[in-house]
Amino acid sequence: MSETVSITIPAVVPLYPVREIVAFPYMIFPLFLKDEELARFEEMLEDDQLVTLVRPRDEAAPGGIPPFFEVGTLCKVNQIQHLSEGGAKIVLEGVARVRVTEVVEFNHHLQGHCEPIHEFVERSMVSEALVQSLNALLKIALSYGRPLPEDVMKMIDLIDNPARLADLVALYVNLPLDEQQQLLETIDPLERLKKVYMHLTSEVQRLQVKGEVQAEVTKRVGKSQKEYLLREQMKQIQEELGEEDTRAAEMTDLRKKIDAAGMPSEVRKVADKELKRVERINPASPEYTVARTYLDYLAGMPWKNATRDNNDINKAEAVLDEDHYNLKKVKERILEYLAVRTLREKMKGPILCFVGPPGVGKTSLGKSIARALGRKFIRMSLGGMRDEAEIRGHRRTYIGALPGRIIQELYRCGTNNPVFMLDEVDKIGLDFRGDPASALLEVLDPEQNNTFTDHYLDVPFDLSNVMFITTANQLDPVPAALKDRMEVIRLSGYTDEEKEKIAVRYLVPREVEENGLAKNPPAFADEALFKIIRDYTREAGVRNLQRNIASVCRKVAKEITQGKPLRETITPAVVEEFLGPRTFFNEVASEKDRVGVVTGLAWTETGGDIIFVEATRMKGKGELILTGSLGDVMKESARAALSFVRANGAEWGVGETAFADTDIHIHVPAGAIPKDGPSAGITMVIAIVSLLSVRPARRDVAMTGEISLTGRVLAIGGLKEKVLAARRAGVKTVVAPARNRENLEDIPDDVKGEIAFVFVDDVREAVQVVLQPV
Ligand SMILES: Nc1ncnc2c1ncn2[C@@H]1O[C@H](COP(=O)(O)OP(=O)(O)OP(=O)(O)O)[C@@H](O)[C@H]1O
Repeated sequence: MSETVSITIPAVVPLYPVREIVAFPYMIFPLFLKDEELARFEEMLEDDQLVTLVRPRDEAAPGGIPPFFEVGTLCKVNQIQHLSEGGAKIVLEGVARVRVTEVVEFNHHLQGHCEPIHEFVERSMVSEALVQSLNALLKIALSYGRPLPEDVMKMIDLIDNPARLADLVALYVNLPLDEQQQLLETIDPLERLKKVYMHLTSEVQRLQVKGEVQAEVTKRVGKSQKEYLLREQMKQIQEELGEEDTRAAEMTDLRKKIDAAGMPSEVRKVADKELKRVERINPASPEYTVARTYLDYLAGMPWKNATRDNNDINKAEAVLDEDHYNLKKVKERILEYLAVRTLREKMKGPILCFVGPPGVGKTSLGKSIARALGRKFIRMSLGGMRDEAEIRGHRRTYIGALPGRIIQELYRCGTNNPVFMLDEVDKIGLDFRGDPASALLEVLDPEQNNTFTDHYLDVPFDLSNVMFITTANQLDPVPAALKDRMEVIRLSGYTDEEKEKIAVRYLVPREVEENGLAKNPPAFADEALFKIIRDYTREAGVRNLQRNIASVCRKVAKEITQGKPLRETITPAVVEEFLGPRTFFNEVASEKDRVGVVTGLAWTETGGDIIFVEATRMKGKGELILTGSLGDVMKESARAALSFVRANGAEWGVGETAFADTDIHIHVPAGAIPKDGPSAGITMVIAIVSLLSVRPARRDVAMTGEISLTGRVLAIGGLKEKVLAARRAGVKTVVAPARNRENLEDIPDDVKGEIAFVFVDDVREAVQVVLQPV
């Protein structure tokens, strides 16, 4: 099927050149003419009111008729509307495409020989498809907001002639005049339809992008406008409250601090983000304080601040010697450790752990190490710590959250390589709030502490430059995993002589200075110091000694301010006057030998100590009663002792009948102090033998040793501590396991001079030494 669009037209039609528009058939459009143009136009028109509109080609020929495009549109003048301001609006309607074959001048007007162009449309699948697609595309274009007069829309819906449709849509698509002209000249309607379709497609694409951009812009403008308004409002409120200036100053300060902090880039990102947030929060809200405190911590952490190490080992040695008396072996090991540290720049070495009784100088050694290296010193006690958060901090979501102690201390210290002393690792606890020991492990482990992440800070902080030193009174309770990472250095107690020397060189000058006596320092007589050591203290270290010296100094200071005569020398009598009656007695020397009471030696966390094991018997059913806060191991040791005596009692005249109808009670005063360990085994055997054989035990003989069921005496720990305690108590002879003989070399010579040592393999030998003959 085919359709022909045709019209009968005169052979010669008035020709009107128009530059600004390309007229299409079916198009109704206005043409505005000035007065003189109108006059010419009207003159030219004939009765049939037809005129052919053509576009002149650009290159105008001088004089004569200008060249025109070949194809133009024959139009009918529908209306001439004179305008009040002059000129007129001519309403024209496109009627048909025409080919202008010749242009002539007639009566000063142009006339064209026009041939109608027949537009054949082959109805085919292609044309149908094109019409449908074009329609669909038009609808899309409309949905993007391209306005189209309603009547045009209706027309489009009605048109089923592709040639007409193509012309109508050509009007609708925004095309430059030249391209419009090309479309006009495309005679084949299908070809025209295709071209129009292409143009419309790119138009839709353009509209689509424009739409997206516009939507984005609107969104952004909307958001920023809203923010702007809110911020302005906030500013006004703040101004009224007089907060704006301080807040701005605070923010500038914070920014400066963050700039200067030298944070790693990922931390810097977090800080910047938080700073942005803080600027938007109302300063009166609690959230502001939380965010500010967080930023303060972030900016205040010593990300890059470090002290320069003094690597001179000789100086380190001099410092250690200056601060501490003796402790040769300990100093030697510290210096070795420092030397290795110096040689291997970034040592992932073990952590030093000082183990020893209180007051022997563990903490002050740490301070000296810091002084020797030129580092800052931090001390933190882990005693009783049960909450993991104390080490690792609370997450910021908790109200009142703060960083853990490690981060807090480093923040306060201001450098990232201090000597960090963790006191009392043996007293670290564990409960439902987590396991601080495992958190501590993370802090101390050189493999992972370079990215230690505190819950509060929430960004990693490098702890690998910190030199951690731990201290403990006893090693046993320290969790094995921690112990594994530490290099243990043991410090034992001091002898009276050593204490006296420490007092003279360090404690007295320090207390004299502290108590304002530097101008008139009293001289402490040696005997006075010994008196304090022996009669007023009973300790492995020198803490109480220092306290008593301080007390004497305070009394002297008081007398000076009261105007009393100056005490030039502190004699034993003055000590007694100031400190009152002696607090400790020589327990052993002052006691008589008794049946069933034996002196033992124990090792506690405060150093060595003497204990008395008492045994008594009464009528009963052969039971063993144990009192005195004994631990499980000690109770078992008592049972073993009793079994041994029952099995071997005959050797000392103790028959099996001795145990019949008898209860044996073993008590170890002081009853309130918990005691444990196997080393009192030998003492218990001797107490029972003494009781049952009725042979008094020598009070001035003290013993220590674990026993086996066959009576062998097994090695024990802490001999030095025990011997020092024995000496303090006035013991004359110490009975110890033969296997501990090698520990004798740790014991100072002056002590060896005062105490006799008996090393035994079998408990029977000990009985000989301790029990008096019948
Ligand atoms: N060998 C020594 N030379 C000089 N002063 C010493 C010596 N040993 C200890 N002191 C002094 O004794 C006091 C107590 O020592 P410090 O506080 O270091 O004990 P500690 O072993 O850390 O005890 P604790 O286990 O209770 O923490 C300090 O003033 C210290 O200077």
